[in-house]
Amino acid sequence: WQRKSKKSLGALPPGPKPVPLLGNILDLTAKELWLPAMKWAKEFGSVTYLHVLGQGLVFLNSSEAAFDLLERKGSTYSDKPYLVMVCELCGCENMVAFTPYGDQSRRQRKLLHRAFGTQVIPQYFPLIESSTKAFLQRLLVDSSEWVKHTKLYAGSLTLSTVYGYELRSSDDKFLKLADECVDILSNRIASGGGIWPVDIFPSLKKLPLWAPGSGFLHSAQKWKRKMEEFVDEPYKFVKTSLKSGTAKPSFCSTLLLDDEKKSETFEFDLKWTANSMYSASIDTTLTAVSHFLLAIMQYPAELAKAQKEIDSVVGSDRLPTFADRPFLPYVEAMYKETLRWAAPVPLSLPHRLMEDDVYNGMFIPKGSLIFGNIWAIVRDEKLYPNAHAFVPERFLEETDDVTKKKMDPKSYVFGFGRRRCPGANLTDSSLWYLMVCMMATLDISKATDDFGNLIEPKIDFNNSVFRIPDPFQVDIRPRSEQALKAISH
Ligand code: HEM
Repeated sequence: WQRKSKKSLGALPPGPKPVPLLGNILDLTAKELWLPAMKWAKEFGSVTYLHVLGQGLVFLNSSEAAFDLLERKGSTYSDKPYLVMVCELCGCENMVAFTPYGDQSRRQRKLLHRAFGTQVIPQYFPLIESSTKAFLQRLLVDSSEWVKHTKLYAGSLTLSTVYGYELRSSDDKFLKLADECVDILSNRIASGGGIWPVDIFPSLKKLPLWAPGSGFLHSAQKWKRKMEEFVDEPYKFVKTSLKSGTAKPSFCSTLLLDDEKKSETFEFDLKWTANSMYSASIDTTLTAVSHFLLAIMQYPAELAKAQKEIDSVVGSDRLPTFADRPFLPYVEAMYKETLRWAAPVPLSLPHRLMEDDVYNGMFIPKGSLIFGNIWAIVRDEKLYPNAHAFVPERFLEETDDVTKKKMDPKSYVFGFGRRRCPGANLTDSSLWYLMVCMMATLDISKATDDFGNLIEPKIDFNNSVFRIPDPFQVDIRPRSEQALKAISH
């Protein structure tokens, strides 16, 4: 393998030294890949190149590189890799995050825009408010189950908005299905970038099921059945409830009842798009909430400042509302800093480059997988001094509009360009509201053991795509009698 390719176009971007043939396979870890990716960013600059058996992997390590390529050259940087294992053998090819750039992805994005475009979001405010209240009530009953409650909150919000399905408990069949399938997707099927030996040697898919080494085919059959159930069952629920006249207004029911002429692919697109929204919302929300709790446990003074602001604007006998948002600048800064500090999807999701390209004299070959290195951007010391610390004040400093926009983590943590997260607008309301209500009503601190000693949270990451910390203990209790009343009413 040569670091110089298509000599007339320029050299490949720099990167860690590959071994012959296998390339950088040993440099790629399934666990916390964003840490080595950050090391390469520091060593090699704004673009890093690696390869695995000739498959190019490009990491864009600065906001400039990510915007220059993924946004400005979006027409060639928005495809998705066709991964034999993920797409074909496990049946995920129609999930929004895997559909190739073209007609199908445009149709899906159009539907997503109808569901979660900026102007639609206020319609969800009442639902966000009631889901948040239910979450707070459950927390007060048993705060040790905060992970379960957070998943229930995120799942119920999307199940209601997308399918009109009311989720009542953590034992719900759809929530369990989502839990299992999202885990299979991110920790098994798509772990380590989703590249399996069969992606490099597609003829492996023809291995007979009895042959040694065919274990991946058995797993794929099992996972595919689960994925089909995950996509079909909630959709069937909408259709049945429409027939029986019990359907609640939702993304699916509204579009199914819409008089507009439907294309042949309409129902197929709707079913897969709906599932993609549902599956993408749970672990991302859990990651953000986990880091919010960790931040507060480690930085109690910041919680106190936010509570002081909330008390003076909202008072203590009601929950905050969306109308309070413009008057809570410190809370806004806490929210932004949480997104930056958490970086829930630290290497974004890979895009596939459709044409050879040259960037700042570096040759980037067609077919390369492009990773927006969100982690390197939100930990960039030039952009965010003392980047590893949780400092909401960084967003309150007087600065010009260009710098403000450049610093806004919402410009990065949802990815880039034409594949940017379609749930960003919903999250911007739902996560903000969840955080402000938690701060308004709860005291959150490190847990203590039976002898009153503080328990330091043990933070470990074992998910390949999302930066979800393993569950940890936290002390959560109501701030006051009034808070308890506001939550219970
Ligand atoms: C804290 C919350 C969230 C974060 C940080 C987040 C982040 C991301 C990122 C980084 C991507 C990859 C974008 C790219 O390829 O450039 C993505 C894709 C996606 N997200 Fe989110 N997300 C969040 C919540 C949600 C929610 C609530 C939904 C649905 C309601 C959602 C739906 C999706 C979908 C469908 C995609 C695939 C888009 C495509 O490939 O065209 N996300 N998200």
